[in-house]
Amino acid sequence: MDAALLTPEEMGAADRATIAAGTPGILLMERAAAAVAAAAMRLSGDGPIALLAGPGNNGGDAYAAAALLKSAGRAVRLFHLVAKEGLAGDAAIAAGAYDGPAETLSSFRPGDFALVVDGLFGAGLARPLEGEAAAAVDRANAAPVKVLAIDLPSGISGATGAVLGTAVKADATVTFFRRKPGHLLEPGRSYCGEITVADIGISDDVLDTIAPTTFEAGPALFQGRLKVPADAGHKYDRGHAVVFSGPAHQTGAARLAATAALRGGAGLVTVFAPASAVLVVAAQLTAVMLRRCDDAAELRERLADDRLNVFVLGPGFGAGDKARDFAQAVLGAGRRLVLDADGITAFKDEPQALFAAAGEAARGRPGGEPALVLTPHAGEFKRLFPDLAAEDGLSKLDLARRAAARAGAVVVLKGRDTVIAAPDGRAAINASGTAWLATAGTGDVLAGIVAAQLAQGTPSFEAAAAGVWMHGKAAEAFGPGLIAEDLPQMLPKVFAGLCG
Ligand SMILES: NC(=O)C1=CN([C@@H]2O[C@H](COP(=O)(O)OP(=O)(O)OC[C@H]3O[C@@H](n4cnc5c(N)ncnc54)[C@H](OP(=O)(O)O)[C@@H]3O)[C@@H](O)[C@H]2O)[C@@H](O)CC1
Ligand SMILES: Nc1ncnc2c1ncn2[C@@H]1O[C@H](COP(=O)(O)OP(=O)(O)O)[C@@H](O)[C@H]1O
Ligand SMILES: [K+]
Repeated sequence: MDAALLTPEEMGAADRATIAAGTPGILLMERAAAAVAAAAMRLSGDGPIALLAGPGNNGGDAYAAAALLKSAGRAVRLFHLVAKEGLAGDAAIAAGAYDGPAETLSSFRPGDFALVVDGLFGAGLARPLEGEAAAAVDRANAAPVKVLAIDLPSGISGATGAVLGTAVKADATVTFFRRKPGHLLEPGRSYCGEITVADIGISDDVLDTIAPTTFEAGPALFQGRLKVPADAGHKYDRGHAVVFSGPAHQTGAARLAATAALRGGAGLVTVFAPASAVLVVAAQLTAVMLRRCDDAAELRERLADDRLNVFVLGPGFGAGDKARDFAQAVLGAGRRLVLDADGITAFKDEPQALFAAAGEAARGRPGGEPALVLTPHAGEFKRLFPDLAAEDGLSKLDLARRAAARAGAVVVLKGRDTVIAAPDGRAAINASGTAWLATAGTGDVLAGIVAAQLAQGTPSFEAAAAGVWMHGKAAEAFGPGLIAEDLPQMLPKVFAGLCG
């Protein structure tokens, strides 16, 4: 459960369960404030600190942190949206215990401070910021002052990462117990700065009843499910992945995916190419094997070899009838399929046919495990799920979850904040990677890395989450200037970090 991300509602439930088990809420607030005060000391040097306090418990944290900073001898000034008398519960207790002056938010001038601590709104943000709160946030953002956000930058939805009205651009954020989806989803992630998760004494046991369904994609989520070579293993134990190549003038994408599948850990990888492309592909492959495969009839013959357990279709393939026929043949044979790029576009006029084939294939698999992994970027997603993409107010998490349920597939909705969702409602958000991934062909590499995890027998959701995370880690390991070809070569470093 280390990978769990909690929605504001789930965090509220964790809070209530902890209080019901005997820890007073004010104690949780004091521990939260201690973590905030420690971060504030670190960020402010010796300079003066402004604390902005909102009307709820986020404001209570600000009052409690102000008290700690003041008693540590720091110059602090507190600015409130609502006077002390207007506060309730733990926030009122914390405000009562603060013996310094409190000024109105309208008198807050960020230029007077080395650090602003934002305690306006956290988990309880319920509507767009406006009026005095919005004006104070805009003033802080316009000034060259460091900002530390308590729990979430005010204005960022913890559930979706959306900006409601306006939002604090923080240099650092201290949150409590577990991160929230809004810390990892854009634009929220870009507003958080460096995120610290403070232990405030909430026990992990509360997660047993909360049963979170959203996770960060990372080793804590998939490590137990990821397959690594057994000591006395055979290459066939690690699966045989097939990547379909497009026509002679369009083979690069398939080669990228195939190399990535091999480096990603598949025991064997074969490119299936049309006769016209075989010589072109052959000239550029070594460990990756090659076979001719011209049409669906030939593919069905090849599918008789049940060691071919995973297929990648889409990169450079062409988005016509052939793509649809091949995808249906693979799913019809009960094999797992990573459908990317042209393979996704090919179904834009009849997505239902794809979803029906995916559903049928999943029903034939142990536990109804999804056979299909879809890896769309936002444009491809819109082609398959136009109604979802057009619906207002859906977060990237909502989009991927609804698409996965409809398609009976694991959906990997790509971008800086790639979301991986399964039909059973689980979802993961990835935070690895760099902006250098925004370059041609990196999506083809991702399809290959995901296929490699599937080939080795990792369950589809974990395989997709692991593949996305590794892809990002490979980009981090290479650093600036990467092109798609550089990613597969970095995978040994990623495995070294994972497997020791
Ligand atoms: N969970 C835990 O374990 C712990 C939680 N802790 C802390 O508690 C925080 C959550 O506290 P919270 O629930 O009181 O919510 P919070 O973010 O202060 O805001 C709610 C208030 O804002 C108001 N309001 C909302 N939107 C508004 C807007 N746009 N413009 C104006 N007003 C608006 C809303 O008013 P209403 O909607 O009722 O009219 C209500 O009065 C959490 O982020 C963390 O910092 C810690 O102490 C440690 C333990
Ligand atoms: N700014 C970014 N930060 C991190 N990752 C990114 C960014 N932009 C794109 N990516 C990642 O790069 C890959 C691009 O895939 P895709 O759009 O399919 O490109 P292509 O079709 O050229 O291969 C995806 O894995 C995506 O998540
Ligand atoms: K805040």
